[in-house]
Amino acid sequence: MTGEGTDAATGEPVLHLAYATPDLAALGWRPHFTAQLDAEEYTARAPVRVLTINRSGLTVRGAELHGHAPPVPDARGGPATVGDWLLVDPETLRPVRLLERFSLIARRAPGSDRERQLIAANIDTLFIATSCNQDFNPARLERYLALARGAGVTPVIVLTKADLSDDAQALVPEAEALSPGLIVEILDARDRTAAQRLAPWCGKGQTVGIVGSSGVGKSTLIATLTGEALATQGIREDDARGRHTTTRRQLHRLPGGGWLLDTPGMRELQLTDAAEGLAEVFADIAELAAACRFRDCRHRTEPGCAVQAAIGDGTLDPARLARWRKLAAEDSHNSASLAERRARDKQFGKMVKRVTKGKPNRR
Ligand SMILES: Nc1nc2c(ncn2[C@@H]2O[C@H](COP(=O)(O)OP(=O)(O)OP(=O)(O)O)[C@@H](O)[C@H]2O)c(=O)[nH]1
Ligand SMILES: [Zn+2]
Repeated sequence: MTGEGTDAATGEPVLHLAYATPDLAALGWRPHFTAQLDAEEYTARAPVRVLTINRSGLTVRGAELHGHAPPVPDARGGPATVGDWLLVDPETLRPVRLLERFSLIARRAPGSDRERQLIAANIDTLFIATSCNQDFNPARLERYLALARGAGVTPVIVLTKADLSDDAQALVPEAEALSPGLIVEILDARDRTAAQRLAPWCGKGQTVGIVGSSGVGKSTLIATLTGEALATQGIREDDARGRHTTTRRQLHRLPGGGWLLDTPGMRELQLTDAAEGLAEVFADIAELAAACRFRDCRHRTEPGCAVQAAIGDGTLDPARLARWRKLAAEDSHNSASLAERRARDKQFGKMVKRVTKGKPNRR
């Protein structure tokens, strides 16, 4: 990993082979990450991807390296989550730097108004699973869609249990109508041909996540996509005391060369800082709102309200407007709490600076 090389013309260190190996690309490495490295990092550091996180540490994997890194990465750039890329010391696997992500899924930490919990990083596609027979719920889907768009991840709606409902196909246009350009696939999650339908998002170096309510068929779909039996999805690992414990695998290898992420945190997601995602999912309402007479129109009883006009002439479903209001309110509540905390942290930082002012080793 630590080979050297210089460009004959410039004398500059050149990209070490390790950064261009098919192995690294297969793990999801791409130019976005190469562009972040400086010359020293090219030669003295190794990139690894975080596969699992638990109390005993991180499981990481690079082109020629894999193993356990310390539990709390003191890497520059902040704490890591599953799917992250870290630069490590190749000898010790100690994380040195967390690379900037191209996507990040986070949620409001359970039981807290203020904490943000990182769920997954560097995901390309989010499979939003919902079943055709009972679970189909536009409000829930919009919530997931806003989350995906806000995180920078491409959403794909996967309607499962197509075999259990006679008019399953009718749900496809209904789902497609939820957001402009939305991709919807309908399938029987137990059927191997399902894996082929989803292959475009499961190719080499691609990472997909999967969300959806309990019982919609996530585990079934994972088994079908990975080709593994359901029972083997847990893996036996040595814990800190050397005992075997069964933990759920978090990043699954897909036969097409992709990675499928399944963490417990992904199973119950809330909106945090998803304002951008909301605007994209509800682009139709945003567009209407732009035509309202008043810029701060609340779309209730104001004169010249284009949103109410669209409801009046039947082009906008009032239920969709109601769902948008609810999500927007939830999001602004969560974002406000976070902003409050950040402001407080900033105050604290200033105080620390004041206290340490004049001390010799202050940066
Ligand atoms: N007929 C039919 N059954 C399905 C399909 N997908 C899942 N099932 C069944 O539905 C049940 C629940 O599926 P799971 O895969 O465990 O659902 P899950 O989303 O992982 O549920 P949690 O683990 O609770 O989050 C199982 O009995 C599956 O066999 C499908 O497409 N068609
Ligand atoms: Zn209005």
